[in-house]
Amino acid sequence: MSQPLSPSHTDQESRPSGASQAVACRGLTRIYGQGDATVHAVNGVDATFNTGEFTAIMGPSGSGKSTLMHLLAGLDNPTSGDIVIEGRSIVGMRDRELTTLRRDRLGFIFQSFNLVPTLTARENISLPIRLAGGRPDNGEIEMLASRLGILERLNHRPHQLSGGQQQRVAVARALVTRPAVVFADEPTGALDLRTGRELLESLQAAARQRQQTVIMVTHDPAAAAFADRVLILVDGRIAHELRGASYETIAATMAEVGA
Ligand SMILES: Nc1ncnc2c1ncn2[C@@H]1O[C@H](COP(=O)(O)OP(=O)(O)OP(=O)(O)O)[C@@H](O)[C@H]1O
Repeated sequence: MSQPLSPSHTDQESRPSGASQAVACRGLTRIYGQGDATVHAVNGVDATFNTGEFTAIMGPSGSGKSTLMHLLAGLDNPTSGDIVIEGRSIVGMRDRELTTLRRDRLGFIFQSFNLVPTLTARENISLPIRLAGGRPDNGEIEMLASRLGILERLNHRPHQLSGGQQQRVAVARALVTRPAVVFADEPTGALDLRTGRELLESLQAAARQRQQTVIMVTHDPAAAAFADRVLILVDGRIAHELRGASYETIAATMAEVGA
């Protein structure tokens, strides 16, 4: 990596004119357990996620994908190493500061949708904006809902929606604040092919048209083929980095690492 990681450097006005780094980690390590039960879930990972880049993280089961993503998103603390988001180290950051950073700059699409049952889809989508004291932009909400195929469902409550529709409401909620970085954990896991494709196109549009940085964990080479870059983890380390790879190349590389 050619760009500095340290916040004291990236904060300077003389930022390099090329791609800027939205998220970076150095020597990132997360060890679970002790003695014989020690697991190096993430083992000295160096990685940079440039602004507007869509990265898929793949690897065999247990290779450390979820652990890496949780660390990058500030949801877990590393055993050692550093994580920098938009020029600021989040390791050792005070809870309040980290909470504000998460609310204002990061978006999350996790398998558990965590929709509020008493609110309609539209109200769920606008919740993060209201919580931050802002006023929801209905045009923006409807554009996202239309792209995700849930425009006709905006007045429904979660129990009136299918699992896939609930997931798409959660995606719209994650994107509506236009977070600088979007973290997605198996976002297409519960979706049929067409709906999964719509969701991936939304993530691709977020990266290409709005310069949002997207980091997605997936088992599916077809989903990863929507990304600009694929990182393949093996035993907590990055074993392969593919750029602009096709489904076939991704599937073959996954087969090579035994996934
Ligand atoms: N809380 C924990 N305590 C102990 N070990 C853990 C914990 N969380 C994860 N691990 C271990 O760390 C390793 C990496 O787990 P992780 O969930 O990050 O893998 P993954 O690649 O996301 O797996 P999968 O594809 O199966 O979801 C695994 O060996 C797992 O058993």
